[in-house]
Amino acid sequence: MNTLQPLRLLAKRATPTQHLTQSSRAWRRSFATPAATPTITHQKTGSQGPTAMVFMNMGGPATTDEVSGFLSRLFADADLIPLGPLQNYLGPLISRRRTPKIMKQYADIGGGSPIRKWSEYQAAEMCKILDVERPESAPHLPYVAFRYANPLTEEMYNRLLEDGFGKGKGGRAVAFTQYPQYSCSTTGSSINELWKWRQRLEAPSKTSTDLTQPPKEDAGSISWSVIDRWPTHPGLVEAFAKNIKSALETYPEEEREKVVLLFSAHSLPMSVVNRGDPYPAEVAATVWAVMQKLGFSNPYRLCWQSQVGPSAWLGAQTSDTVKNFVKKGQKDLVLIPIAFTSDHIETLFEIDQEVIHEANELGAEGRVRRAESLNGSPVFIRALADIAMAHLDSGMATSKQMGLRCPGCKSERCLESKKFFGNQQLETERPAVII
Ligand SMILES: C=CC1=C(C)c2cc3[nH]c(cc4nc(cc5[nH]c(cc1n2)c(C)c5CCC(=O)O)C(CCC(=O)O)=C4C)c(C)c3C=C
Ligand code: FES
Ligand SMILES: [Fe+2]
Repeated sequence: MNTLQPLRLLAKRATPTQHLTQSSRAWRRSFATPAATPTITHQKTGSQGPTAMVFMNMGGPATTDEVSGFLSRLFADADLIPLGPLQNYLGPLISRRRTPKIMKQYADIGGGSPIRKWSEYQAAEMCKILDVERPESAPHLPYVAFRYANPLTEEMYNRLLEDGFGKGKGGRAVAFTQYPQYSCSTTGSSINELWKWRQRLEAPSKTSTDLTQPPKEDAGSISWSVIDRWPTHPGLVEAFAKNIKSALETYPEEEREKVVLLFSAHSLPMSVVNRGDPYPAEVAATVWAVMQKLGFSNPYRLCWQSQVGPSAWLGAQTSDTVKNFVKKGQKDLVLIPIAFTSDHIETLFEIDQEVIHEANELGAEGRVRRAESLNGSPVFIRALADIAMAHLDSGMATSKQMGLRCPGCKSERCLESKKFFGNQQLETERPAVII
């Protein structure tokens, strides 16, 4: 352990709590009691432990048989694809029609998405670091909660309860989004889903509508906080920069600095962009930070991939961008998936099999390549641990930014779930501002 660490932690713990109201102090005391002893503890329990570290992501079908369930959950999600009052009718219809095409894509990448394997590995490795470097909140127990594939949020929540969290015993859980940049269609959707299952499985107050006050019935339920975004964390930036450098090294030295870096992120419908979604700006922030780390060594662009359906989406599209550059004679291109931390259908199928194939057909001669996804990168896993430790040290329930809803947001779900998570009082002195 870093020798400065204990001093830093002591300083944090000494934060006075006198400003808390009587009721919130009592509420916090009930959460702060490390009464929950999970059944799966291998590690000495620290004064603030155990701590559940819940990795949230969209997930992917592990086998082609799971594609249909994955797509039907995806098209049922009104935070991702709002289909209005016809959601329950149109959602299943569209997902059924799309299933054969998407099944073939998953078959072409080896029969399923590797996201579960990578998420479980990343979470477990991060928790090992936390157990050593932050013993006071140990043991840190890894959980994965996917939005559209197993293990679903409901399954994760039930496991938490079985493991001794909640049920009158309290316990501390951190919902850690695995999307570095915040979008209401991704992290926002996962948070809303977590809130829904929390309401269903932890007996919320039926009478109180004032969510800024902890209802009495909540005493002893799980105390949640959220790591909601980390677009420019230095460890994330370093991990991306390292993989980009490795990709650049595959080009002859004399041509290396002329290679164009093409950062590619999943696009958003323009309706979501115009609602005021923070994702495009946060993705751009990551790109800028990575380029800064690389000393702006190469020309670069940010482009957007994987648009679905006929509506207008944010561009320029990745496939058009690659084709246009290759046609103009710029054949040396490195594609960098910048908004997802492990391999998925958009890297393994769309980039590797479609975009790069099309470029080769246009004469790119194998000179369009892709930087490796972060997957099991030790630099990335170290970054995850640093992000988690900074969050636990901060005593904050969410970032300040999470309280500010999109200017065009009309969703009651967003409002209620943001109120709930923003007002989980840990060591902050006053409730978050929710607008
Ligand atoms: C940060 C990443 C992502 C954002 C933002 C995002 C927004 C978004 N997506 C859809 C619709 C679909 N996405 C689909 C698959 C899919 N989406 C992402 C990431 C983001 N999506 C990933 C990584 C994947 C693939 C998962 C995998 O296992 O590899 C699909 C399903 C596939 C298909 O039918 O083409 C749809 C549909 C919307 C509408 C949207 C923003 C509102
Ligand atoms: S859609 Fe962005 S906060 Fe609701
Ligand atoms: Fe998507």
